Amino acid sequence: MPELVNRPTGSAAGRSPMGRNSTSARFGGGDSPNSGIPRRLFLRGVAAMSGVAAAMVLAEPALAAPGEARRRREHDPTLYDAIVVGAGISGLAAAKSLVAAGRTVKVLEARGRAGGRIHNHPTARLGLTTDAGAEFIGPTQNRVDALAREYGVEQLPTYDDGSSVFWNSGQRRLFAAQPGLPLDGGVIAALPVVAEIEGICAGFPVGEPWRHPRAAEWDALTWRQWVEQRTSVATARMVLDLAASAALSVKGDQFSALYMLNYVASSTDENTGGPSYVARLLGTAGGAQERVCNGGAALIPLRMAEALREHIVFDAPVRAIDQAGDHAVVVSDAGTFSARRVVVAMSPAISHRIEYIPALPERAALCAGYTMGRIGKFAAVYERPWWREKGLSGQAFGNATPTDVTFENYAEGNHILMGFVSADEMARLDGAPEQQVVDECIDAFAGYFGDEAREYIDYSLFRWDDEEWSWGGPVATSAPGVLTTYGHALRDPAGVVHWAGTETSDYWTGYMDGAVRAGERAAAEIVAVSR
Ligand SMILES: Cc1cc2nc3c(=O)[nH]c(=O)nc-3n(C[C@H](O)[C@H](O)[C@H](O)COP(=O)(O)OP(=O)(O)OC[C@H]3O[C@@H](n4cnc5c(N)ncnc54)[C@H](O)[C@@H]3O)c2cc1C
Ligand SMILES: [Mg+2]
Repeated sequence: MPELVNRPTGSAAGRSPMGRNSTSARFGGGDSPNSGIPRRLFLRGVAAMSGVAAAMVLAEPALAAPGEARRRREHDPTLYDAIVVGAGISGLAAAKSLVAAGRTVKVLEARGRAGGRIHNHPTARLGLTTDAGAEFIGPTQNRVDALAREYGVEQLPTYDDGSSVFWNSGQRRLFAAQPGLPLDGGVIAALPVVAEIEGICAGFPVGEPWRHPRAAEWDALTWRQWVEQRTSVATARMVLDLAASAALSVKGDQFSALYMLNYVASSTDENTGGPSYVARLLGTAGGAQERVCNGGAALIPLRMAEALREHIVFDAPVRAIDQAGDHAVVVSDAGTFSARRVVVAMSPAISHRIEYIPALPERAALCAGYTMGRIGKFAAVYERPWWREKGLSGQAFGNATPTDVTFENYAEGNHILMGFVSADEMARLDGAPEQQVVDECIDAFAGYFGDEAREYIDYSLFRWDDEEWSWGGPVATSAPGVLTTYGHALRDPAGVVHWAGTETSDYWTGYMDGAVRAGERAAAEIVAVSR
């Protein structure tokens, strides 16, 4: 019998189809055949009815393939206070707050695991834990820090001793790991631009960039155009482009300058202020890369999920949210659930794969203007920290390919060099054989640190672009014009639907900390309207 419900694909939502590799299949949703009545039409039919009536149709075994029918019969008759869509750290933070406030909560997660963009991925041979996604925590990231402490996740300093490598088109330069870059030549020309950024950040309407007096001017430009208006020195332009792509994993010609200025301004805590926003964003000690989690950052969401386990339904991709008066019906592959309020806790770049009934045109337009960065993470394992023996920190920053930013990592007695595969380079390698990506990353490491890089004993590679429920990382950026036109739809609730996910945060947007803040804020909105 043909499957009744088509699953939305990447191409249906305007993105090139994702590789159907084993990874995306393992994380849910990859096994549904595509045939039968288009899902959209089917849901429209469902939408015409509401609540239990819709669920009865969904439960009709004669309409569905056996497996589908079995799952859909599981209509949950409870009217929850809140349903949280997504068990990334933002959704988990929302659920935790709502449960603490005495609300009844269900969390629906597409994958078979919690954590979303925070994920422990084992190395290929030894199965060592590596942070495939989020890894670092820094000063003023107080909300994620509080969770790490609450769940007993130890934070260790990022290895920071010795010299770091600055790579500019084949030229290798060493510099002290702190304070930053070799301050000579073209890099100096970037300093007045950095000073201007600092000045802008100091009075910035963080989280509401559309309120800045020059919002229209800056949102009309890409980051690269904004920089090019300020310096004609090639190295300065390169460094400022690279700083942005190191943080966002998107090249500077693909997102709004206003977005970037808000992102930099958000890199501090509302209570703390900050002498240097740029240093806080890009730095190790004193900056966002100051600490790593012993055992992987994923321990935080995994332990949160463990504490919430009775509330979470895994393998439950949400397909539609039907607002019927004062409540919503949430249609997922694991059944249909009803709630007074819904938190959609994911990036705007993927939240509109869900069908909203009635439609939310403003929010849809906002989401259409957001794109996930392209990113992968590569880690090579060594028996000895040979770079330390050469006086090197293991940190590199530059325009070599395919990895442009590296750090030393450590796992279970083994020494690791980690490199981000960013932006266009990751896009180029999304579908490449794994060994090719490994070889290219190792070549880059050898250029940065020496030929000892070739003696790796193990590795891990994780390609976020190929993830069915992420579509890339670390964060989604907005194209020019989007924030000034539709920015309000980022957080304004739409009926009973509230928005979380790191992209909706004021402070530390793009980071774990911002994700936690956003989840807690969405929960507070719901508690405030449902006392
Ligand atoms: C390579 C990489 C490196 C990073 N480095 C750092 C770092 O060092 N420090 C830092 O602070 N941050 C870092 N980040 C960013 C950080 O991971 C994110 O900011 C944060 O994890 C986002 O959390 P979230 O809950 O908002 O979104 P997500 O983690 O994306 O959570 C969304 C959840 O929703 C689920 N979902 C999606 N669609 C549906 C659906 N239709 N139905 C049900 N569920 C659905 C997803 O499976 C996912 O679990 C990095 C990210 C990446 C990818
Ligand atoms: Mg989440």
